[in-house]
Amino acid sequence: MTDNKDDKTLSVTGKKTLTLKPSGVSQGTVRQDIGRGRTKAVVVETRKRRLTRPEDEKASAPVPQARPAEPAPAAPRPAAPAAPRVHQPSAPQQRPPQPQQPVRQERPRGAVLHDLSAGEMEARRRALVEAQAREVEETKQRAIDEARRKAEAEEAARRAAEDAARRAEEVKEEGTQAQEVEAPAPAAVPVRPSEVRPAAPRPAAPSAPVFGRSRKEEEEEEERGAARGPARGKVVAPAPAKVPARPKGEEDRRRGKLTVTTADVDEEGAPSRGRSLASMRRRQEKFRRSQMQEPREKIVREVVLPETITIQELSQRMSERAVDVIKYLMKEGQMMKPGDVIDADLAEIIATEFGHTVKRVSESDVEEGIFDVADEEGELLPRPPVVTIMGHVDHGKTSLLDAIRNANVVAGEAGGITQHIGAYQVEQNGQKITFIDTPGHAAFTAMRARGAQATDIAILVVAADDSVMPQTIESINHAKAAGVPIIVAINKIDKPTANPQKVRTELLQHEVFVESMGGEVLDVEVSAKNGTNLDKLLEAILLQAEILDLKANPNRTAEGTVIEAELDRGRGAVATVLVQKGTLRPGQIIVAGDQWGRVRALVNDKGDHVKEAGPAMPVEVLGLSGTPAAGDKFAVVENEARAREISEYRLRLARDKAAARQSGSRGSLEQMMSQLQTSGMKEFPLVIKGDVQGSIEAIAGALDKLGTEEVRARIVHSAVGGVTESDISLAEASNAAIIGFNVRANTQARQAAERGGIEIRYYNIIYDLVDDVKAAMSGLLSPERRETFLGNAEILEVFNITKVGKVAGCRVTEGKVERGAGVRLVRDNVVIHEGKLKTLKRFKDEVSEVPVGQECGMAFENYEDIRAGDVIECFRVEHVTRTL
Ligand SMILES: Nc1nc2c(ncn2[C@@H]2O[C@H](COP(=O)(O)OP(=O)(O)OP(=O)(O)O)[C@@H](O)[C@H]2O)c(=O)[nH]1
Repeated sequence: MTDNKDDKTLSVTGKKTLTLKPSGVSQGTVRQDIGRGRTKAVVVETRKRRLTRPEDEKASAPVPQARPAEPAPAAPRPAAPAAPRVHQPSAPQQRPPQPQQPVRQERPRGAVLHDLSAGEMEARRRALVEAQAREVEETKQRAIDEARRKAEAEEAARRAAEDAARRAEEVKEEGTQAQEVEAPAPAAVPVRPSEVRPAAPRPAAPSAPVFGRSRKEEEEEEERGAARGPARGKVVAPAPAKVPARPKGEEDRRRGKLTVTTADVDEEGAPSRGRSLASMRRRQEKFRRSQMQEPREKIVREVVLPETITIQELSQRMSERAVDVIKYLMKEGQMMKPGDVIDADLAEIIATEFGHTVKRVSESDVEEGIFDVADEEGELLPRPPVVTIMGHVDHGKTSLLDAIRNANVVAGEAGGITQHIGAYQVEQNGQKITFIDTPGHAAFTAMRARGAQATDIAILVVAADDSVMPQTIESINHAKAAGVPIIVAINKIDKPTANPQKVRTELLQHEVFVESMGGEVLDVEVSAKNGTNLDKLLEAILLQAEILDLKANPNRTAEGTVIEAELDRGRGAVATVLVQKGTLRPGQIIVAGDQWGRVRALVNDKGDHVKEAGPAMPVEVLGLSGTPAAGDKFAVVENEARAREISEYRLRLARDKAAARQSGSRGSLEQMMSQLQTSGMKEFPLVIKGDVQGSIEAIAGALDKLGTEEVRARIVHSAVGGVTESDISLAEASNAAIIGFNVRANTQARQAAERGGIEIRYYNIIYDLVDDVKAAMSGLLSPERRETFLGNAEILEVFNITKVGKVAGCRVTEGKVERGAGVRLVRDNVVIHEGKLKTLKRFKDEVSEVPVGQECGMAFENYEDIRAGDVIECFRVEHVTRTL
């Protein structure tokens, strides 16, 4: 209890005193009698009633410009509750702050307008403005609806006749078109009222009324939706327009097919905020045309059709929507997706149905303009030479490749690591030379057999301490068959026994005339071991390149050859390619063999990522779908569809080739001869392998005599020994036939021949061979002798059995051995004897055949010179009459 001197104490009753305080709070003290003449002072506080509203205090900002508040004659609609009237003190800022006092809110009952504070007035005014805006909006809406209804009625009347005709057809389709297809359907496309209604401040342009719907219409539509049930689940809003000409059932069915979202966007794809009638009409007309496919309004295109095409690609070529093509196919009972591949016949039907003409192109046309595209002379610029190193085993090919690379790495970029990517580039006197990193003529010819001529110059390595060996000769023949110039590297000159002059003389016998012997072939004495004369060799290469005048156009799309490819665990398919024309860049789409892909990255021989690879540059390409084969050609194509088309074409080609192999070999003598006659070839290439040099020379002489002015045999390669894999690839690359005279092909060669569809023709009598060639050349083909290999058995031991003679204890190593079939005794790939079996036994029983892996006893009819280690080849012979 306080006793303040300033307090004014009033006597209210005789007993009570009220003390007043000067502030807004009145305080008084009432004295109360508590008996026995004693009183007690009770302090009484009377406060002035005060209401505050937090937002009023906060909202010190002026009220936005608006119409002045008008006294509302009546209460606003119940939907818009009036703002609560709030009593505000007229001058709250003059009151001292009362932080301890709780803020109380109270709405005085029965307050009249002139009693309201400024805040209350403002709130009421706002409510009124809002209510009026709503009313204005609804009035506008009603006017818009009316305009739309009129327009729709006109539109509907116009279309009534067309719809009637279409309705009959669609009723027929009913049930088959159960799938939802995303398509705009103007009559059925609903418009979201919320989206089409113009915003309140935006006046509706009278010349371009916008669509919208009244609540009544929405309700009607909802009723219809309820009747239709959940089938309309995808329709986001009911249809705005009632088309009287279209029956309700049909309308519903049409809507059921739609996902409708297109209605909510304008033609540019932006959300539609009120589409004009004209725009809607345009869309309707467009859709109707696409549905009716009126030929009179179509642009007729000539659609180029390959053997197969995807629906997407066909649609693009016709400039039609894929969805329309799919709808058409659905109508025909075929459910397809845009990515599905269809054949040219079906594509032609579709294109014709859509009113276009077609141009069927042959399969190979898909590659037209992609590979072997010629350049104008003026576009060509000098390019580095591409070099392959060949030679006999152990003459130092790998050592020489390594020596050149290492010398260059050391000289060029100190510490640089050159990675093996199948090829590398070195620099000599500022000029680049590309080396293919796979030594040997086999790889060279294998690539050539696939149609790729990647090499410009062949380096023939011959060891100076050795002489010209069988693979040296093979290399010479392979290079000559490819028309590639040779540079001789006489290696190992550091050796005391080295005799380079002997090598030069020996080369003469194989028609390799080196410069020092009066010829034109460049030769360099080198030592791969010591690095002697490597620069001279590089200079010789540059000189030869200059003579060849190697050029390419770097400013075009890239083309080239795959050198090697592998599947890398981390990087996926990695192909080392040699760019031969143009410039390859990341991001481009390439086709390589039957693989394709977008170039993800290019990595050079130093392991660096590069932005481009020009002519004669080897690079690793990342991003292919799979691994192409060495020798496959690659090229950049314009798009994925084209890439897919080419890769599919190539896969089919490979399948056809495999199928063709089943029916006959392309490398048979007869085929070669018939090809010769039809193509007007002047030379007939042959690979001849014989048991002795004498028989090869005899065959070559006999064939030479057969030559006429029109045609003559050309021996691409001949050598003593069995037929090897390298012979097969040479025959494949040179389109040559293989003749084995008293020799056989080893297993690898036989398998390669099967893979490549090359027939190896075996003879043991020269006159038979010559007769065959003669008959073929004169057009009188003898019956084709088709030999089928059955199996091989190796002789493990030879037993001499009394009264029976020599019996071979064998194991079947390949295929099977059959009694009654032909057999050959082969020693070191040379045929020793050909005849028939006298006996074929398993243990003590005579059997008709013995499969691979089993042991058996065999004896020849009238022949006993058999040895352990010999191979018995079993075969069957058929004679097929030739028909041309
Ligand atoms: N003294 C000497 N030895 C050499 C020279 N070049 C290579 N050699 C040796 O000859 C042997 C064969 O060398 P390679 O480089 O493997 O020969 P290659 O022709 O690649 O052999 P293959 O790969 O088997 O065909 C190795 O022992 C080398 O060290 C040389 O210039 N001088």
